[in-house]
Amino acid sequence: MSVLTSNIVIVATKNKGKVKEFAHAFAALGLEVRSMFDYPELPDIVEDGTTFAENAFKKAKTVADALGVPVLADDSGLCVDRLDGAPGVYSARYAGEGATDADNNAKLLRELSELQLGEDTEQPLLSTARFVCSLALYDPATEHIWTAEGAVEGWITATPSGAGGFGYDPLFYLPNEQQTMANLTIEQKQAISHRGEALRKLIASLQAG
Ligand SMILES: O=P(O)(O)OP(=O)(O)OP(=O)(O)OC[C@H]1O[C@@H](n2cnc3c(O)ncnc32)[C@H](O)[C@@H]1O
Ligand SMILES: [Mg+2]
Repeated sequence: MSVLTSNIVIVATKNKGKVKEFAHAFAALGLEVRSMFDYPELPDIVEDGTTFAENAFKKAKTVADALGVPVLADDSGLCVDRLDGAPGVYSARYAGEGATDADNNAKLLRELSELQLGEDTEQPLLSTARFVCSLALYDPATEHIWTAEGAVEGWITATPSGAGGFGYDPLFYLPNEQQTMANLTIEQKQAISHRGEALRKLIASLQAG
């Protein structure tokens, strides 16, 4: 992984849940993670792309250009089929600017339960859905960009469960595991998640040179 010349990986994120997952994954490679919390002087980045890939690139490039070193960024979200792919790239601010995970989860359940009014039976599983993660690593010295994407399929459950993970994890039911993403350990989540898949692909392409 010649692009990473030190044992530090800078991730352009202000999401503590992502920081924890990246720190865990990179520790296995002997690498230490720094995030935007370590660089408070950097300005906020406006995530105005129409795709996860566009936003990931913008976050990585903005921070890499400011710091002058390679930077990794993650743009991710939840796409719900019965909501035509929403909240998608708006996942972090689904319930409005500054929304908490609890606000966003409440809004998602509200939108899906409204769709169920008028239907005969109450279903515990409200819609098929997928988590998507786009990663971008940008090197300002060479202007080279490495990208990778991962996804995981599941269902939105009407009954939130679990205290692990972050964001929409308590609402994301995995049929194979028969539990929500928030009930998995960090290792289990990494093995099946959108972020875990994207990261394995990215690392493989960095190791390939
Ligand atoms: O942009 P940064 O600073 O990285 O942090 P963010 O939370 O704003 O991240 P995004 O813009 O990528 O928005 C993604 C949102 O999608 C949700 N999300 C992404 N990955 C998730 C995961 O693994 N589990 C649960 N929810 C997730 C969660 O609500 C995130 O806030
Ligand atoms: Mg964001």
